[in-house]
Amino acid sequence: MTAPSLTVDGLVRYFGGLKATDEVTLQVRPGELHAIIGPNGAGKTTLINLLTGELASDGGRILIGDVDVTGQPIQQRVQLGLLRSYQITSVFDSFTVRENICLAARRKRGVRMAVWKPLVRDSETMEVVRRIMAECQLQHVADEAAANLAYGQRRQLEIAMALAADPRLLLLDEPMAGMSAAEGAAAIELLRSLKGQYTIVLVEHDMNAVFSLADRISVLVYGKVIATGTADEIRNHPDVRKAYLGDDEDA
Ligand SMILES: Nc1ncnc2c1ncn2[C@@H]1O[C@H](COP(=O)(O)OP(=O)(O)OP(=O)(O)O)[C@@H](O)[C@H]1O
Repeated sequence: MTAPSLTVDGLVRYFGGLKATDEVTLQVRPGELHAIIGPNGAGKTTLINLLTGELASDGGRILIGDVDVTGQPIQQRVQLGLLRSYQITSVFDSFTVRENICLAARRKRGVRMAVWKPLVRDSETMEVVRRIMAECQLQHVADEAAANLAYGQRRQLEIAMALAADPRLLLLDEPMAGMSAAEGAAAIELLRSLKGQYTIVLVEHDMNAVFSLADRISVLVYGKVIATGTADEIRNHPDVRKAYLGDDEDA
């Protein structure tokens, strides 16, 4: 059987007396879109920060594939393919969309950031860039400076840059936050098209997006995972309905 892309085992994190992450155990399978939901303050961001290494854990283990990265620094985890979209991608405003994706792809391939070297001569990178721009539907703004992008397109560029680095596991923390309805709809379509091709952990408040996209959902309440399952399983889970969705809410 293939090893999970990510294994979280009994993870704990305190903030003073508050147990913000309470023995969290979950597995993300290769190729799945695994959403993490929960009410405000449930510990979603804390969990993501523990996964990336931005926060240190007080107990438990994190494995990327079969490598134990508990206590390892951020860079080590990035090298193993755990990428958070905005964290690893610093968008250069004066560079075009194509150039930004190109830099992200070259960084992954260990090509020094020699921006003076003509990008067009690097055919392997250019192929990756073409594929990613098509996947993320950014071709029509390929030659636009990043500074000129609408907010939704910029977030799309950040995801494209993360994908250009060929992630083993992509962490998306509220990718639709601050988007207009139209931008949100475009982002949902983008995630739908990426589903199955990449392994994605998605933290998102938009329940319609989560329930229509996720292969599996883990529900956090007060730092604990109270349920993990498919959209239907979560929708009908009595503890989830009681603690989070509300008994009368049709998620
Ligand atoms: N740096 C910190 N210091 C102290 N307490 C913190 C810190 N970060 C988070 N907390 C607390 O830990 C708990 C979990 O917070 P966290 O931000 O992870 O929740 P969340 O599920 O991401 O919330 P939201 O949906 O509002 O973004 C909250 O009670 C929060 O107040």
